[in-house]
Amino acid sequence: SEVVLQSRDCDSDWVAHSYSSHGQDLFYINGNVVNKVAFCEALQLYIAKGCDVKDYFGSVKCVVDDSFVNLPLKAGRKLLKDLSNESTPRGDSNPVSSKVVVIGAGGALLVCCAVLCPCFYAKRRKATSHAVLAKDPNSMDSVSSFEASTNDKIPASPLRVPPSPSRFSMSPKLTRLKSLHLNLNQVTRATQNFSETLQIGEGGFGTVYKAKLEDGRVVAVKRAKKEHFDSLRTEFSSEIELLAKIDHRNLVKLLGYIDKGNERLLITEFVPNGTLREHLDGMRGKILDFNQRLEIAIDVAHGLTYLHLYAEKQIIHRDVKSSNILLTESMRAKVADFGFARLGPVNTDQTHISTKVKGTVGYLDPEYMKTYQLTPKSDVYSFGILLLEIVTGRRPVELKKTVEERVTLRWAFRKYNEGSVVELVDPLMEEAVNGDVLMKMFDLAFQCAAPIRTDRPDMKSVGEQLWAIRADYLKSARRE
Ligand SMILES: Nc1ncnc2c1ncn2[C@@H]1O[C@H](COP(=O)(O)OP(=O)(O)OP(=O)(O)O)[C@@H](O)[C@H]1O
Repeated sequence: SEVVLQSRDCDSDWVAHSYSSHGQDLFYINGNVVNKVAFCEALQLYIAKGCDVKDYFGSVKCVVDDSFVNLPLKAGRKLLKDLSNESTPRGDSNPVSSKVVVIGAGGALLVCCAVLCPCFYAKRRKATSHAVLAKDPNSMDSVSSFEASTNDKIPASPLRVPPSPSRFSMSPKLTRLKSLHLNLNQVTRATQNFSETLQIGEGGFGTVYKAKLEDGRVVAVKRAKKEHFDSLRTEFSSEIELLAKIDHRNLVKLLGYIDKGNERLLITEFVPNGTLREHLDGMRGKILDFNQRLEIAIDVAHGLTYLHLYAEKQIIHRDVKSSNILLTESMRAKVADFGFARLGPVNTDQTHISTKVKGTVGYLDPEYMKTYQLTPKSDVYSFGILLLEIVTGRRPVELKKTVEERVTLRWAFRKYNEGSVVELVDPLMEEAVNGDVLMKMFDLAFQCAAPIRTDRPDMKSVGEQLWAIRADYLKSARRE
């Protein structure tokens, strides 16, 4: 479900408010979930301190109490501390989910530093970085993903060739793509008028249907929710332009697009075996064995390498996560959901593009969140988090776990430094995996999720390293 997160900092404290499309509100002070009264009191304290939050949280409708505004600052600081200590753990087990959203620039930075940047160095695990990690009191209970506003332009370049209008124009009629010529009537028929029985999934932007075309081909149809039409026009157009150019076995193929009247539909290759997340959750029958997990990781690395290096223009996916990895019957992985994808820098002297922060909490590159500078290394970061997920089975943020275990990256890094990698392996996977192989996997995951992008390998090297790890694994499995 879609979650919106607003966040504001004042001195060294921060408050945040998230609400989902299901109408659920959550309030946070310094990373802890609190009730609305406590949240409103903290806001008043902010106002008393001269921090500008009134407009920002107008939507929460806190009643401002004048006597509170006159509170001495020292007392206020103590109160803020008390408020955040009275945190109420969330009862539900909702995984950290979903897409994107809106956060103030200051907030983005804070959430990043407080939550997603355990200060470690990927290559060498040092006692000092370990200590910082262990000491870090912040725990991210929050649920959302976000979008931080800044200049959202790809710098203009004389080298950029505009896409061919015949292939990519957003005409109100059927946009013809090479592979499929469909009109709205045909798609309506193929989905039995968007019948609930053919629904296969629901994402932040719309519902996905399985459809059988007249020629017998089975496809997936993503139908945008009407309430998202305005924001979707750009999301959809970006997905189309990028997907249409792509043909790789580890990337979901776009077959067609319809933008007509009240409908916005994407028709893609149907990938029949669910998402990686569903498999990790044991919702798809047999639990993935280690070799399958390695192959899935290699497939994803190949798909991303293609986007970063070999596509006609460099493409940054921006939303690499386990629910965007679809599996075939033979357990090959395909990266899906290019709704956030962006073209990378187009000039050779450009290192990054400046853009809004988009993605999913837990997978978001902290450097990108701080600087708004997007590079392919942001996908590498998300891939590192995904790799941890693949081996541990855990989501990037596990709301049900204790504070020490909640952020998978931090938990895994601590265990890794303690030499307890075996404890990190998904308990559902019964196989005993060679310790050296596990160390190499975690080493690679931490390298990818290094806080500074220059410390991360590129996707091509990641694929090569995974390939070598797989060779080691097969050798070790033969020995046993
Ligand atoms: N090409 C496809 N083939 C088979 N199933 C698909 C396909 N595309 C999507 N699905 C199914 O539909 C679900 C919803 O997909 P969608 O991309 O809309 O949302 P999401 O990625 O889960 O969420 P969000 O887009 O909000 O991050 C997926 O989880 C998957 O189960």
